[in-house]
Amino acid sequence: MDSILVVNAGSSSLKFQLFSIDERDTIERLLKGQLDGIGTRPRLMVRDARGQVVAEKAFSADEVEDLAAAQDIVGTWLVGHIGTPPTAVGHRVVHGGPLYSEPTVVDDQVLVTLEKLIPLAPLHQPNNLAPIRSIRRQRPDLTQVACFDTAFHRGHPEVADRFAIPEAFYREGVRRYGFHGLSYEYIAGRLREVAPDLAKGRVIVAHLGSGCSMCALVGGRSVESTMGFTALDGLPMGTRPGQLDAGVVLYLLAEKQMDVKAVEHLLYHDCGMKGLSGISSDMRELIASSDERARLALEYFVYRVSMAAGALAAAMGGVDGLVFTAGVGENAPSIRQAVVERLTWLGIELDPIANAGGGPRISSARSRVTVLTVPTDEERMIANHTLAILRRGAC
Ligand SMILES: Nc1ncnc2c1ncn2[C@@H]1O[C@H](COP(=O)(O)OP(=O)(O)O)[C@@H](O)[C@H]1O
Ligand SMILES: CC(=O)OP(=O)(O)O
Ligand SMILES: [Mg+2]
Repeated sequence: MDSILVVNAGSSSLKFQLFSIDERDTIERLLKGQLDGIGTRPRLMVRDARGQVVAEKAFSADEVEDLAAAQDIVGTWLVGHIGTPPTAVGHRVVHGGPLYSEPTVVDDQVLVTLEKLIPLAPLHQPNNLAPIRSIRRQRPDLTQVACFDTAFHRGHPEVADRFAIPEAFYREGVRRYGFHGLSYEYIAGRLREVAPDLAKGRVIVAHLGSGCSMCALVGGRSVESTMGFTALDGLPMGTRPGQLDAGVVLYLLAEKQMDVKAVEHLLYHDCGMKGLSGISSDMRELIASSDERARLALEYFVYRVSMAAGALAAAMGGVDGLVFTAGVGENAPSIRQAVVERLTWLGIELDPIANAGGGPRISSARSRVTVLTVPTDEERMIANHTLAILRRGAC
């Protein structure tokens, strides 16, 4: 039996899925697992095709303090539990730079190019490339496919792809790439299935997880995103600040005499919800907390998400739908409610009971804009791309 293993290293989690491929190229999930809460409350959870738990283990924050530790644990588990090796492995790679606008079979040359992008995604790219490299060492013959977070956004109009800086920087690749593209591509596909009319219209997708961004979809294509050159821009996140006056960075370097590495560490690891609250990067802890600082962090988050929704609606000249997805978007009704309450001016009205129940439709019958929760599945998107590459014989 042919199968595809998918590996997705995010900022707070390592997710994986194993899919079988039948003779008609139908993809069926065999295993779905994740080690999430890395550095805060790590927990490994793996389910089989029927949703039965096949592995569950909690770790202390010290035992799994980073992605490398998570990779060791997940790698060992997979080697012990997958009988036959997969036919191919698909990987989420966060940055594809100006060169990659399609999923790509990884060879040594591709790896070298992707390694050059590590400075543009230091929180993700090393973790995305490490398993590729280690599988390549052990099984150089195995097809590995890199699927990029940036690829889905590469068709943005030029005005959305630019910063207002001299053109020479644009030509060397300083562009507003946008990220979470695999998630948005999956959601665009799901909308065509579950809400075909809406899928043809103007939809804002809010991918609110540990990393957060929002995307404007017109007819299922990305036209604008809140993230830019790196995954630091846009919305506040678990440990990243989101949109930040560039003058703050100059101040840290010049006045605080921080070196570049210290500023990079601050911006990727100690800002966002963690920096603002001083309590945690994990939304569950902030929502459960009665601390005033947690309340401020949540208020800031909601304020920024609703402002971004306004900006994306303006980019599209209006909005027909709003979709919540990813860890927070799918699981936190209180955050969804607070965001929607700030968007009544757009003609959005929530159905509080549907929202508490998780949807999928959480807007009222009167709402001019349809609001949905749609669970994302970056791994399935990667499996689809990997299968397409296998079938094209591109490897
Ligand atoms: N029930 C929940 N309520 C609120 N937040 C949640 C819930 N479940 C998960 N989250 C939040 O989702 C975030 C992780 O989202 P996820 O999309 O898995 O992240 P990533 O893939 O970027 O690592 C964490 O901040 C976590 O607290
Ligand atoms: C790009 C990004 O922020 O990814 P994640 O949400 O997985 O951290
Ligand atoms: Mg993620």
